[in-house]
Amino acid sequence: MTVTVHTPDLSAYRRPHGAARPDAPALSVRDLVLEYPDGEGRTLRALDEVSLDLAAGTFTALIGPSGSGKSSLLAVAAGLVSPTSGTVHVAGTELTALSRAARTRLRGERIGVVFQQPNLLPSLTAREQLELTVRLDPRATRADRRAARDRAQEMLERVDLGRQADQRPHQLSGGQRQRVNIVRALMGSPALLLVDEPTSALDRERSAAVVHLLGRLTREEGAATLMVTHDVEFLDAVDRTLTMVDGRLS
Ligand SMILES: Nc1ncnc2c1ncn2[C@@H]1O[C@H](COP(=O)(O)OP(=O)(O)OP(=O)(O)O)[C@@H](O)[C@H]1O
Repeated sequence: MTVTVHTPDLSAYRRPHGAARPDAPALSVRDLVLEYPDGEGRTLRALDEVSLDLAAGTFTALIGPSGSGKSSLLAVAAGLVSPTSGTVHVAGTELTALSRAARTRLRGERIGVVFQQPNLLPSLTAREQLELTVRLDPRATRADRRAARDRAQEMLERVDLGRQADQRPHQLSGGQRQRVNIVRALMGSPALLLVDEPTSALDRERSAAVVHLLGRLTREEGAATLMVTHDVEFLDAVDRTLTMVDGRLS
């Protein structure tokens, strides 16, 4: 099996938000269209003229029926899927104008992604999961590694996992694993945090805790967080709720 690890520019650790334009929204989407072939010679429009701005330090929920386009919007905003037309800017940089390699670099520097299931590596401790990107970067100096270790410990303490820093995923509960997953995505101080169904594997109490934690970290870190969710009961924790129906936002 081949494992490809994309290492970000270490400047993301040394100077958070780097050369980002301070006045630019963390995410700016304009007239986004994403079409897929439907297998019968026609096209299916997953995103239909979507426009959206997210400001730094705000927490936004994205809800809507199954198949309405929520994951598609997250994938395009993360630079994982190229739209049919329209533009995406992340912290002032036009993601949709970049080469694939430059898009991957921008993702490493400015975007954090949290998937449904915490995809943690079984053999690494909680702190090592957070340090991994820097540890794997051949350009990292000893000072970079030390800074990453300090930030990893600090981030774990901020989510009440300071005492679990040396534990491996199988020694953690589902809620603790999801907290490690979230702070790992914030390690490089991203401008934009994209979160896909973070509570799907958790019970009600732990789901509420994870959503409120995301709200707190969003404000503390100054990231813009966009969270796809089915859990409408926790929407009191977000600043804004967007609804997607048939590829359109309302
Ligand atoms: N790779 C693909 N190829 C073809 N069609 C796709 C592809 N990915 C998604 N679609 C279609 O695009 C539409 C939007 O899908 P998307 O996964 O974005 O919806 P969603 O709102 O996230 O759904 P869910 O809540 O069920 O996860 C759906 O009709 C889906 O079938």
